Amino acid sequence: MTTQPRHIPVMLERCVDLLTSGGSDGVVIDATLGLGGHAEALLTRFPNLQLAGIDRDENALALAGERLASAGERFTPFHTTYDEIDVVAEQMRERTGRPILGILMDLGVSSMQLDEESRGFSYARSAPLDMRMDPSAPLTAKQLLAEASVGELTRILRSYGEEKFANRIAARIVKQRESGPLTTTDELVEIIYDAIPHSSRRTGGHPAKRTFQALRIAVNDELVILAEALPRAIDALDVGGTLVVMSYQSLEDRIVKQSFAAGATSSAPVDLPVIPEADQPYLELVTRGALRASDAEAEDNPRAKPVRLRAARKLRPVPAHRNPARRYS
Ligand SMILES: C[S@@+](CC[C@H](N)C(=O)[O-])C[C@H]1O[C@@H](n2cnc3c(N)ncnc32)[C@H](O)[C@@H]1O
Repeated sequence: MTTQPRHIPVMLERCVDLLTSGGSDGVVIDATLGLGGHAEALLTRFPNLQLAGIDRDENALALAGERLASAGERFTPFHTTYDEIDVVAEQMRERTGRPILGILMDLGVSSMQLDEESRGFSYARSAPLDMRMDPSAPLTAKQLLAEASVGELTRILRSYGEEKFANRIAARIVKQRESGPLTTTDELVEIIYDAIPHSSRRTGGHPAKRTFQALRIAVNDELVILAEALPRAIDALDVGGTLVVMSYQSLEDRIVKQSFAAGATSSAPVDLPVIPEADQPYLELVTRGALRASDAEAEDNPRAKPVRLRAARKLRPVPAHRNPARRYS
């Protein structure tokens, strides 16, 4: 029996309210379309809304396209990574003549990607070591594990997985390579088990969780792309528009928090009697700190539990001297 891929949209009502708080006669960019859960609610509830959906996973894009077919030309798909959001925004402005009112970034992988056995995202399923969100991208987890040095693997596991036993796991992986390449998630889980001391295996969730997260982040270059995309997303919004970002782990959330803080503070010394326009904040934080899913939602959908939602409204154009988003090539 085949089951339809599923993904329950996280904090749906909150996202819809925030994304349309500046109006709904314009464009919302869903930069992480996935299976189109948030997109469907937006298109159904707001008949004047145009929606651009970005995803690096062509399979997700095709499934979302079927789901959103009844929106006709109000939905435009883009197969790319979300650091191309400035290009997408420009095309949407040209095509519709309307402002960019909202941008949603619901980071990480979808339940469909986690559940799809061939993708190798989950330590709980036996699968080839792939982990690419875009199956046409060049680097797989298998390749990374076959080629990276102990030092490089240790750095990845430590900085992207905050793994205490990074060095031990990396050394085991490289040792194992002597008797042939690592090809499946099972083999990797076994190595991680062996590398982590017995007394530490029962703390901090499944012992393989942090290593799998770290490899997925590295294979998909997730944090670098996120850090480049956020200033471009802020720049791409029209004044009055809102950016909503949902992070699933603290490394992502830290990048979002810093990017929002840079826009929500003045760049002038605090003792200036009048702060020039170009040094005034260009973002207003709409959420005080990060919002969390309700207990009821987290119980219904465990994927909502770790989510931290931050939203910011654009107050004025980003001054050139404070704008890391501009491309100079
Ligand atoms: C959590 S899911 C989104 C779920 C969606 N909001 C829904 O309700 O159906 C995240 C999606 O973002 C995509 N994604 C992750 N990183 C991306 C990136 N850098 N560029 C484009 N898409 C990305 C993934 O392929 C995945 O489909």
